Formats: sequence, structure tokens, C-alpha cells
Amino acid sequence: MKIKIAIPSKGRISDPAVAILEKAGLGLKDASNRKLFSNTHNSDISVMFARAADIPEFVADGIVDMGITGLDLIKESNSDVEILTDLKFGQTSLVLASPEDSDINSLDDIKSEIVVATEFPNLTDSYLKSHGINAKIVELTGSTEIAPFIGIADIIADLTSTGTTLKMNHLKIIDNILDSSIKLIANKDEYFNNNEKKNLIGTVNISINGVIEAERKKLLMMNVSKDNLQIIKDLMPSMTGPTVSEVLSDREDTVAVQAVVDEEEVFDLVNKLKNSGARDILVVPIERII
Ligand SMILES: Nc1ncnc2c1ncn2[C@@H]1O[C@H](COP(=O)(O)OP(=O)(O)OP(=O)(O)O)[C@@H](O)[C@H]1O
Ligand SMILES: O=P(O)(O)OC[C@H]1O[C@H](OP(=O)(O)OP(=O)(O)O)[C@H](O)[C@@H]1O
Ligand SMILES: [Mg+2]
Repeated sequence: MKIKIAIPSKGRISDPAVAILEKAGLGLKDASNRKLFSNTHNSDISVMFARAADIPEFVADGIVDMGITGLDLIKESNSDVEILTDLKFGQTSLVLASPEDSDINSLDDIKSEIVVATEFPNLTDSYLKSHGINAKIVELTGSTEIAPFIGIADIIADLTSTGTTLKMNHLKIIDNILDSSIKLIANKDEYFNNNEKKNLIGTVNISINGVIEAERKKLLMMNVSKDNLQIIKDLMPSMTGPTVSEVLSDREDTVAVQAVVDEEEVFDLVNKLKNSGARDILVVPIERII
């Protein structure tokens, strides 16, 4: 049984998608710029490169079994796919924005005859309709922020993350339509009904979850004299452990201690450990936790 995973061929989420597969043990074996497909280090799993916006439909139609793409693009295309895991990157919001000097500050100020420019006509139209607003939608494929200033729309619906682009274009947020980030998705029928593919899809999902989990954790390693061991053990929050092992050296009073800890705890913890007599402290990145 073989499965295909669609990942973005270009744009901001292409490299992080490849990186996450690599860390999950599914590094690409023969990717080159012009190829549409690549094998991975697992002979049952291959990758197809596609535009991020096309991936939800390819997964829903079973052209590929799994995919990596944004929630905004999944919802805009109204694709019926199974969302398996949030990949914790590409965080952005689809917002309605008006020119800074406009009187439109909230949905209540929008009159029905308003014109909205957007790359997300379906999401925008259904959001406005659900608030009783029938807008005219002008569909663009990029640089939406310019639309009010060239007179083709009153307001826009576009993605924002740092807010820099809105600010540069003198636009203010008036409402939030959708918070989006990048998801691992699967074809529903294969995930729920195809026994063989279900297993392989599940394995990929578990590996990728392991990568996400590991990104928030560090491995702490240190040498501790036996006299200080109890204090150090008490300080260590750990998944299971800490692990204490013998150090083969002249200093027989020394043991090595290691434990996996949350990234947010590392800064404080390292100081406390140092002050309690730990030596040679190493903070090591982890690739995957299964
Ligand atoms: N400024 C941003 N910050 C975070 N994520 C973003 C941002 N802009 C777009 N995204 C997300 O990136 C994903 C891919 O978007 P898109 O296909 O537009 O790629 P891109 O990197 O913007 O390339 P391009 O627009 O040049 O084709 C979408 O799911 C979208 O939500
Ligand atoms: O809040 P910010 O951090 O400024 O990011 C928001 C911008 O990022 C995206 O544009 P992108 O760079 O993908 O260009 P595009 O409009 O051509 O898609 C989005 O369409 C906004 O324009
Ligand atoms: Mg873009």
C-alpha cells in the first residue's frame, strides 16, 4: 500500500512543510525544482508538489491521500477533508479592513451596497451574509490592499499576521473573519474506511505530531555530584525520569542526569540547576518525541 502527500511547491509554507516531513523521517529523496513528485525515505510514501490553494481539493477528491495546507484555503474551497493536526506555523487572520480615514469602523457601519476586494470571495461573502450584509465581491489574486486606493472597492478582506502590510497601506481592521494556520489533512474516505491506508496515514500523523511536540521541548543534560543529586532531582520537571547514569571518570562522586523539559522552563531551570551545583549543563534540541 502506498500513499501520496501533497505539499506546497512554492511560497512561504513550502520550506517549512518540507522541513517538518524531514524531521518526521520522511525527507525528500529526489526533489528538484521542476519535478512534480518526489520519493521520500519511506518507499511507501511519496510527495506531490502543488499550489497551496489546490491542495484541499486534491485531498478531498482522493488525487492524493494527505496534504499540508492552510485552514483559510481549506475553508475557502469548501473541501470536505479530515483535519488531523495543527502544524503550528503560518498563523494568520483573514480580516475585513477599511481605509484609515473611512467612517467604517465595524460591521454595523457597512451598508449593503458595499464593494469588497478579496482573494477569499467565498469566505468573505458567507461571513458578510451571516451578518445580513449583501456585498459586491471583487475577486483579486494578490496585492488586495491597494484596491480601496485605486477605487475598485470600499473595503478589503485579506490576511494579516504582523499587521505591517495593512499599516503600510493605511488600512484599519474592522472585523475578524477567520483565524488560520497550516494543517495536516487527509482524505476522509481513506482515513475512516480504507483499512490499509488508514494505518499508514495514522503513522505519518503520529510522526508529525512527534515533531510538533519536540519543538516545544529540550533535552537537558548535566553532571551532578552525588551529594547534590536529590536537590537536582527535585528541581527537574520531566516527562518520565530524570535519567541518572554513572559517569566513568576519576570523580566517582559524579553522576550524569538527563531529562526532557518544556522549552519555556529551560531559562529558569538552568539557572536554578547551576545554583544547586549542576555542572556541564547541555541544552539539546530534540527532533521527534513518539
Ligand atoms: N503573512 C502571512 N503570515 C502567515 N501565513 C500566511 C501569510 N500570508 C499567507 N499565509 C498563509 O500561507 C498559506 C499559503 O499562502 P499562499 O498560497 O498565498 O502562499 P504565499 O507564500 O503567500 O505565496 P504567493 O502568495 O506568492 O503565491 C496560506 O494558508 C496562508 O494562510
Ligand atoms: O501582516 P503582514 O505580516 O504584513 O502579512 C500580510 C500579508 O502577507 C500576505 O501577502 P503575501 O506576502 O503572501 O503576498 P500576496 O498578497 O502576493 O499573496 C497577505 O496577503 C498580506 O498581504
Ligand atoms: Mg500570498
